[in-house]
Amino acid sequence: MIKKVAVLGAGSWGSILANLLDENGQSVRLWSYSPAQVTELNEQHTNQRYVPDFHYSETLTAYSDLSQAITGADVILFVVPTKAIREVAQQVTAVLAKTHDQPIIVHASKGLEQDTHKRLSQVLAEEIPAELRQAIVVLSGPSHAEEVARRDITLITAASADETAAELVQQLFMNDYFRIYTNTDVVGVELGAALKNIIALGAGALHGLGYGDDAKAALMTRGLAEISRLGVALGANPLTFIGLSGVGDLIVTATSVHSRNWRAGNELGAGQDLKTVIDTMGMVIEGIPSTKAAYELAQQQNIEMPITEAIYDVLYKSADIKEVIPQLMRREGKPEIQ
Ligand SMILES: NC(=O)C1=CN([C@@H]2O[C@H](COP(=O)(O)OP(=O)(O)OC[C@H]3O[C@@H](n4cnc5c(N)ncnc54)[C@H](O)[C@@H]3O)[C@@H](O)[C@H]2O)C=CC1
Ligand SMILES: O=C(CO)COP(=O)(O)O
Repeated sequence: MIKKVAVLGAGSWGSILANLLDENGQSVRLWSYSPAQVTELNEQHTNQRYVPDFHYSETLTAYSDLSQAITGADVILFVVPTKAIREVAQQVTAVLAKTHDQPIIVHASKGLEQDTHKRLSQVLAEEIPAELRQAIVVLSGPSHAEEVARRDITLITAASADETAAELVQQLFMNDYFRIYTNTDVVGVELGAALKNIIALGAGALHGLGYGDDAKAALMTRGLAEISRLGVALGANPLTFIGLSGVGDLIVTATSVHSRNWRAGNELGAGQDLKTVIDTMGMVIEGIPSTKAAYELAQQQNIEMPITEAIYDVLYKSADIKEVIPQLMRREGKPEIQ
């Protein structure tokens, strides 16, 4: 089954997913809004800023013209940062309104829209009218571009209300080192993806502050408890949170040195200021805006999320990172399962 796939966003994840699809024999067009990056990818077959020293397939072609990249595509995969999803979707809609291609829409980004708190499939559904597309599928789970680039084993989830579309996406991506499960719980998969980044910031901060393994296990476990609490209130299946896009993604992001969120937390814990951490990362740290969106959502839904609230206080209210941990510990005793 050969499909024409347009991949939008040539950062670390978009470019590596595009390369994997090319290796799988799909016909791939990779779009980036940076002409310099397109030239580097097409002429050197490298993307040094995002995936240093990786040599991309020479059959993979990059485009800076969105219309050229997506015209005729059976599948359009969005892998731009959360903050860019709506504007890129608007540009895609302008092209689809002329071509009437009706592609399947997939996204592999992880976050919640600022202010509206919408999940990214909701943003895509709003911006790309149903008559211009087929189903929307979410691709998510424990995966770092650096490891997929070296063909290490990775398992993730393709979630959609349309099982046939999820199965098609599963078939496109599967190979000997990349295995995809399908799931119909789009709400749980997207919330697991967005909210685990907040806990990963916390886990990195504990490391930077010198806390041990007990503290990190506690943070991940109680973090998962509050992710599930908010997720279930918003309609997710609780079992999704013990799956790949729940605990799986939480484990990888809260323990891996590849994680930008963990690294950002680690630097904050070690005493670096937030602006410097953001400026020096040079790649998207989705957990920072997601903390604000999740904090506001929890307030609206009246859901207790003490870890998220503590991280929000550090990131947005200049609370002292060393103070919030004893404050969390001094909260009144509670039953573990409520
Ligand atoms: N890096 C990884 O291993 C993984 C990343 N993700 C998710 O994928 C999404 C993208 O992450 P990365 O590729 O890692 O980010 P990145 O920081 O490596 O690259 C982001 C890319 O988006 C482009 N971009 C930024 N603003 C844009 C705009 N307004 N319009 C169009 N393009 C824009 C940048 O030029 C860059 O090519 C994030 O939501 C992230 O959470 C998910 C799984 C794994
Ligand atoms: O989502 C990811 C791992 O599954 C990537 O995490 P970071 O954005 O923290 O690097």
